[in-house]
Amino acid sequence: MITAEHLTKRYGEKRAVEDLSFTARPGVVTGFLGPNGAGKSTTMRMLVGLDSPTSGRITIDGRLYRELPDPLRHVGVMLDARAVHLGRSAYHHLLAVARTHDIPGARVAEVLDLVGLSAVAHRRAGGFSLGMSQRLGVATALLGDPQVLVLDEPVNGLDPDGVLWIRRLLAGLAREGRTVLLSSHLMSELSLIADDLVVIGQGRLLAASTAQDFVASAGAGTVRVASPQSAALAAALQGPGITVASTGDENLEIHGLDARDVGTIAAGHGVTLFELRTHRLTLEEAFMQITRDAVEYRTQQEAPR
Ligand SMILES: Nc1ncnc2c1ncn2[C@@H]1O[C@H](COP(=O)(O)OP(=O)(O)OP(=O)(O)O)[C@@H](O)[C@H]1O
Repeated sequence: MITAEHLTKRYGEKRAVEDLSFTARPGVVTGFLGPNGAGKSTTMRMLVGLDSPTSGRITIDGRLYRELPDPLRHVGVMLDARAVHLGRSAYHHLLAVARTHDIPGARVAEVLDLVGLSAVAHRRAGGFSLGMSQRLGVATALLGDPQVLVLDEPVNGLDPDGVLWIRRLLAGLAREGRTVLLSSHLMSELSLIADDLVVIGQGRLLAASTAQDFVASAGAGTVRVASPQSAALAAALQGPGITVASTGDENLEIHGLDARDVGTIAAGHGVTLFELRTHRLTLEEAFMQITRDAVEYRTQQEAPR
């Protein structure tokens, strides 16, 4: 279990992380999500003692990282997949880590196999693609067979095959009862992998729930209709708590009524419908909605609507 309690980190005037509290439970994959600059890496660095909080704390099974007697066997971490000795082979990189942490050398072949790098084990890590480096980073994190796994942007650089691989690997590790926390700034990546979501923006917690509840809490969805009498229908649908927006010649988007209500009102007014459907928010849309005000840098084209 990973627990952040009122975690705060300031760099001078800059509030990188602000009063952040959340937990990542064992047995599930928790996605740590936020736009660029939201404070994900800073939180992860504090988790492994590479940075100290201004106030609050973040613990692993109730203990600070520095209090763990044998950290590598307790927590596997990948913060920067490129942080390897580029001249070393994957095998020798892993062997060096194993030797300095009292891990049997035989474990190296096991983790190479687990991440699918056995065939290139003796190639220089410096020549690895980003996807291969990510796999090597995951292998390093798994070396101590830890109960807790923390991965910063592990999906970055993986091709669709790689995404499927990491999804299966992490789901399997969680099923064994481990705590798995992985960060991303892309909801599309996490929507396939995470069971729970912790969403942050500008250092603050925006949402913490199961992925399913996250979508539900972002809104009930909208009803979309197409009708040759859209103006008449829009007038008929007016009421408290209802918004109707025209999205094209014949098309309306309605908030505050369900498809059944809209169909019934249309029939009552003799309005012909060509199309009537409910549009539920995808995880991606729910994420965009919830982080809309918390995006630090945005190009003009992407300015919030
Ligand atoms: N050493 C530092 N000194 C000053 N500001 C910092 C430092 N480290 C991070 N920050 C700032 O803190 C904020 C959070 O940064 P952080 O790297 O944790 O975000 P992130 O969510 O990991 O972003 P990304 O998805 O881009 O990696 C940013 O505004 C960043 O500029």
